[in-house]
Amino acid sequence: MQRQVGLDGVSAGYANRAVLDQLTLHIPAFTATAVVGPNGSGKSTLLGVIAGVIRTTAGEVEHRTDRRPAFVTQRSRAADMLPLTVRDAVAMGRWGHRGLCRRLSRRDREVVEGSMERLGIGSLARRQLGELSGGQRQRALVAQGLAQEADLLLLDEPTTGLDATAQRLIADVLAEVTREGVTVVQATHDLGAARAAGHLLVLQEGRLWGEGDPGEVLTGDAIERIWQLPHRV
Ligand SMILES: Nc1ncnc2c1ncn2[C@@H]1O[C@H](COP(=O)(O)OP(=O)(O)OP(=O)(O)O)[C@@H](O)[C@H]1O
Repeated sequence: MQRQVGLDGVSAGYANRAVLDQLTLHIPAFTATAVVGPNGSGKSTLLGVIAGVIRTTAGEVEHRTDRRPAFVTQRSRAADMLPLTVRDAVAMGRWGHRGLCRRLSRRDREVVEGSMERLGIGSLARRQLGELSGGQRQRALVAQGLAQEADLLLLDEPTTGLDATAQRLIADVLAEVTREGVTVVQATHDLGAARAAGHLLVLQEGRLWGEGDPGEVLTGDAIERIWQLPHRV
């Protein structure tokens, strides 16, 4: 099995807060990995470390390739403030390919239109990002991630707060891009999505609680212990 990313003894956090504590784990290549754990367990921080936007304080992060990962963060309030259409926002995914100031090439435009179509937002292309519903905006951000054509796609809770149709659409698109050879990593609270992944990482208080095949890791007993649910009688 090839590794897309390997972490060895990685610690990381924020100015006054240590979050990840000596994490050693790997992300298998060409597979969908789900990252689960209670609120505050460090899922977003882990994605930020893998994306290279949060610096480590200890340990090593190794990537299989030099390509920049695509990182779809939770609904971006910053993007909402900008006067951007959906098409502009998705086209921002091409900046890494063409630079900030160059015009979009024909291929860039095809990728942008194709990414919007895959997320079912072609008809929203001219709408302002800031005036979309939460679910529509989330689809636009996933389309922006796809438009980057990265070999590693990181998504922070891409389906939280979405209706069942939008959840299914995003899950299907992520399964499809995984089959096309992209390595997908998503942080999620949706245990159904976690079970459908090829690989699972479970975090608890900044440490790795478990990893491996989701069906083997996510037993009823494990769920009760990780989320500290009372035992059912
Ligand atoms: N920008 C920040 N500055 C300081 N502390 C932060 C920052 N972002 C997150 N934290 C803290 O780091 C810890 C881990 O947060 P993180 O967002 O990684 O957890 P999470 O597992 O993604 O949580 P959730 O499920 O609620 O999204 C929490 O204690 C949080 O308060």
